[in-house]
Amino acid sequence: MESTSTSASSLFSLDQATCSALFQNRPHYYYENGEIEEEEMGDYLSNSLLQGMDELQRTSSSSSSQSALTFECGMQRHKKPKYVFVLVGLPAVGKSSMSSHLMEYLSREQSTRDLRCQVYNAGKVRRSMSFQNLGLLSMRLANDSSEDLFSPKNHDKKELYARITLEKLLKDLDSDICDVAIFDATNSRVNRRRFVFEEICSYNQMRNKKFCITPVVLQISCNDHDFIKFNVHNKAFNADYYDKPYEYAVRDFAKRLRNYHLQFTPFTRREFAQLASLVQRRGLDYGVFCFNIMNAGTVPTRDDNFGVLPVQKEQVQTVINLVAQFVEHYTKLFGHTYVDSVSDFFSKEARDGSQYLSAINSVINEEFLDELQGSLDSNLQGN
Ligand SMILES: Nc1ncnc2c1ncn2[C@@H]1O[C@H](COP(=O)(O)OP(=O)(O)O)[C@@H](O)[C@H]1O
Ligand SMILES: O=P(O)(O)OC[C@H]1O[C@@](CO)(OP(=O)(O)O)[C@@H](O)[C@@H]1O
Repeated sequence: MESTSTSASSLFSLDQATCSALFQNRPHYYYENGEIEEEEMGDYLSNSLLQGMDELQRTSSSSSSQSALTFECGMQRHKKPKYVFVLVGLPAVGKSSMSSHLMEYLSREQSTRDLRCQVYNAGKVRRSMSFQNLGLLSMRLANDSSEDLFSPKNHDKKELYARITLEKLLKDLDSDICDVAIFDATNSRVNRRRFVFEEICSYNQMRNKKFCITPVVLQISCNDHDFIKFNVHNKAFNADYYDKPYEYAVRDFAKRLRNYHLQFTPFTRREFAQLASLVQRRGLDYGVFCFNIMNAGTVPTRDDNFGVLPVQKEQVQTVINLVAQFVEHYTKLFGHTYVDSVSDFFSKEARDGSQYLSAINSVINEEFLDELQGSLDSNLQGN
């Protein structure tokens, strides 16, 4: 992919290359892209990024009282800020649960309570489209292991749902139905994430738009074995498995996990630097951020949270500082209820005689979990 390098002065000169792939209806263009070139990183990481982090860390959440809805950002005065949270995380790590929590948190805080937040879930789009097109039969087919939607070799089929979800999200931001949009998908691959950022940059570069979008990556991960088992147990009751026996659902979801682990590349600081550099080269200055939550917030991730503040930073800073608080105190704010539910589940299973645990343990066992970890390790090495 040729990323267009634009200076602030050429901000408004949209050409063919910078025009959105979604608007051009080219959903698959990013599959053909090679990995991002090393030179794209430049010295962004050491300069702007660290400067941004420093500023972010120095600022308290109560430092700004200006309303998020009146902020003028970057080079483009009069544009209102909007936020896109790009979730990254394997299935069943808690992305949807934490999306609800983030919305609840922002709605409770005075400076963000007027922001309209919405989740755009690619899985929901997949399920509803399966129903709409072919009814229940299709729903069954879509989840039939023989169809293997989640196999790495079929990933382009799945991309369609992600593209439709992202398109709807951008449309709602643009129509001013929503201020904070959470793109809830696994976003497992580097090329997908790059595509999402390209779309956001393309939007931000359109001179006739009233809004500017600040992208925020929120990576959610989970390597606690009890958490994983509990989450898979709960997934066995979700809409994908409404008509399936429990054991079948657990096995099928385990297969999905195996497939996802073969293709998932964790979001790293290096990738952040590449995307931040892309944003900068497109002449945009609306900020870009990355946060991590691990094991429901029980593992500190402070060193993995970073960002670049825009020039006109006050409003973005207010929202981002709240997000930083949310991430840092997630366990205390929301995660503790979940952590208690996990231990209740295991004690109840032990006390009352295992209703579910034997099925879970026979599939999600140490051998299986080691295999998943092995896949992740080799993806990281190959990256
Ligand atoms: N942080 C959390 N808070 C509450 N429940 C959680 C949390 N993380 C995981 N769960 C439980 O695990 C299940 C799977 O989590 P979910 O949020 O659907 O994961 P994902 O969106 O990553 O696939 C949920 O149905 C819920 O029961
Ligand atoms: O396309 P990606 O990024 O994998 O994300 C969407 C997929 O994630 C899943 C992973 O299980 O989400 P969800 O659990 O929210 O339903 C699938 O349902 C969905 O098709």
